[in-house]
Amino acid sequence: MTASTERLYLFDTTLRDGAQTTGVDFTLEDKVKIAGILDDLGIDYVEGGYPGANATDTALFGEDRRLKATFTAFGMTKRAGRSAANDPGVAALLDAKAKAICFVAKAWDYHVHVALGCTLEENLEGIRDSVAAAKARGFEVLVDCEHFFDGYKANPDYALSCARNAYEAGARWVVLCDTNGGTLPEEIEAIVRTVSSTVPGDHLGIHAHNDTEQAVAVSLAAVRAGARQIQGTLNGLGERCGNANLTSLIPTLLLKSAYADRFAIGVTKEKLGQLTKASRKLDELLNRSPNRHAPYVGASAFATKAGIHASAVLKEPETYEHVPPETVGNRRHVLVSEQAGKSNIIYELERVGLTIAKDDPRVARILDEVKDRESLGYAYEGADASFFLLAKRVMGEVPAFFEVERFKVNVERRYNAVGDLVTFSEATVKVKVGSEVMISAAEGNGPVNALDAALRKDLGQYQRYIEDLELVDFRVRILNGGTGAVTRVLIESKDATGDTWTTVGVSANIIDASFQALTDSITYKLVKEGVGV
Ligand SMILES: CC(=O)SCCNC(=O)CCNC(=O)[C@H](O)C(C)(C)COP(=O)(O)OP(=O)(O)OC[C@H]1O[C@@H](n2cnc3c(N)ncnc32)[C@H](O)[C@@H]1OP(=O)(O)O
Ligand SMILES: CC(=O)C(=O)O
Repeated sequence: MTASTERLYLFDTTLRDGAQTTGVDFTLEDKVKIAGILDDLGIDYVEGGYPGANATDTALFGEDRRLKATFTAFGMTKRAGRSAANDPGVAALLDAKAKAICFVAKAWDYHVHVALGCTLEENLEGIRDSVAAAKARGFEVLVDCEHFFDGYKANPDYALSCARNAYEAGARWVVLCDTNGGTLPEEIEAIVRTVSSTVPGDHLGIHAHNDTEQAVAVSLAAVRAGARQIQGTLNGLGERCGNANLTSLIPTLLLKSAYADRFAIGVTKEKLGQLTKASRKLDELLNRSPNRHAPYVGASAFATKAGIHASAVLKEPETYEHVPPETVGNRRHVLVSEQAGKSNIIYELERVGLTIAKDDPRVARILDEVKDRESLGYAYEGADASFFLLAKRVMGEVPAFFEVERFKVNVERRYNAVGDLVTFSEATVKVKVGSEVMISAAEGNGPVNALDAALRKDLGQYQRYIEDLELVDFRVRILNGGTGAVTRVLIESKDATGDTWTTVGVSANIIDASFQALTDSITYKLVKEGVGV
């Protein structure tokens, strides 16, 4: 932090509001791992969950998690008609092994009447007493003023008195929440500016939901108006459409001079280089596919498909990149497709280790071959290994390792020995390797699995090179509707080195399309092993 920069604090609620995302269910182990990832990145506050609400969160706060970040427990303010000391919800919070407590408090008079069913003064008393009780036990206290902006628009005096009561009772942070996510950045900026004359900006936070897809913009608007804490989540998880996405906010705050020159955050530029990894790790733990189009960290965030763009990127990457991909731990992709020009081909060939001059006639032949095959339904932008083989074949550099002279796949539904009706799949393959001819048969849990097993059962002299080959993903896309449709199959393979590669096959027949992708996968593996080169 330099003399001219102000500290801006990041508060992560992936483990609390993120747990309110449809389809997200963290285990205790997930929560501990994710807290570690956030801590390592340099996030200031990690909100772990709601002790007392469920067994996972109670267990999470049952032990000291030893984070550098301020580990924070979340829960509601005391109920009306009882003291904080006699409120079981507040008691669970006070017992949490955490450094801070974040209370959620109603700030919209309508909610106080409808959801709480108590008086406006009782709600204020709830805020004051809950904050005081947590302060007295030595916690840093935050108050999330739920529905603050809607509340402010309906009854500014009451919304402000909630914020003031929280602050005057000793809350370190009064967090203004756009709970329903419908407030626009310009409204947020104006309201936060007004509130900052009641609660100083360096005690104000923003918690924005993404219902108009502006949670990041809303958070930045609040910062411009004086707020100095941003709440958000990794990958924008959160109730309904999610929360402000810290995976987008962090690089913006560190790389865009309007913020980077004015503010310092806990995440360093060095740690920023791990952001893509952190984002992918979260998806992996949740078993979700990463959003390819996520700003900064998505696989397509620095992908160039159009030929005209690729040509410029090859000259100077900055022509089509707003920041260097490596700064966030991502990488540049130049895609090969029917939108490509020769520059895309050159770039991709160089990436896979093939150097070729732009005026080499083979480049144009490779491009023509790509475009011809894409018009038949092949797609090379996601099938790097098939593209590599296509290029190598045009260059005359792929040996004819083996030839499948014939294959047969049988699917049969019949009664088994114990009288159950079951579907069997079996395949037979006749392969020629040099002068040797092998016939292999195998059963599988489906026709493609049986074909794969038969194909890889005996490849003669090449068998030892493919022993560690494993198919890890199989995707089918029907290109035109109806039973006469063309089918595209993408197969992802991996080997013992951890390398993965994707191959593609296209045919009106799904087994044939799979066969093409399977044979490309085996051929790629043999080329990768340097066999016959
Ligand atoms: C905007 C947000 O995202 S807030 C975060 C919300 N997160 C969650 O709700 C996730 C975890 N929640 C839970 O597991 C449960 O809701 C619990 C354990 C907290 C409470 O469960 P229950 O006691 O069965 O209550 P239930 O969930 O049905 O209703 C919430 C109660 O809290 C009261 N309440 C809500 N907000 C507050 C508040 N800020 N202060 C005091 N009381 C509140 C409601 O009036 C309601 O009371 P009622 O039961 O007397 O009508
Ligand atoms: C506290 C919270 O999650 C909200 O108001 O959206």
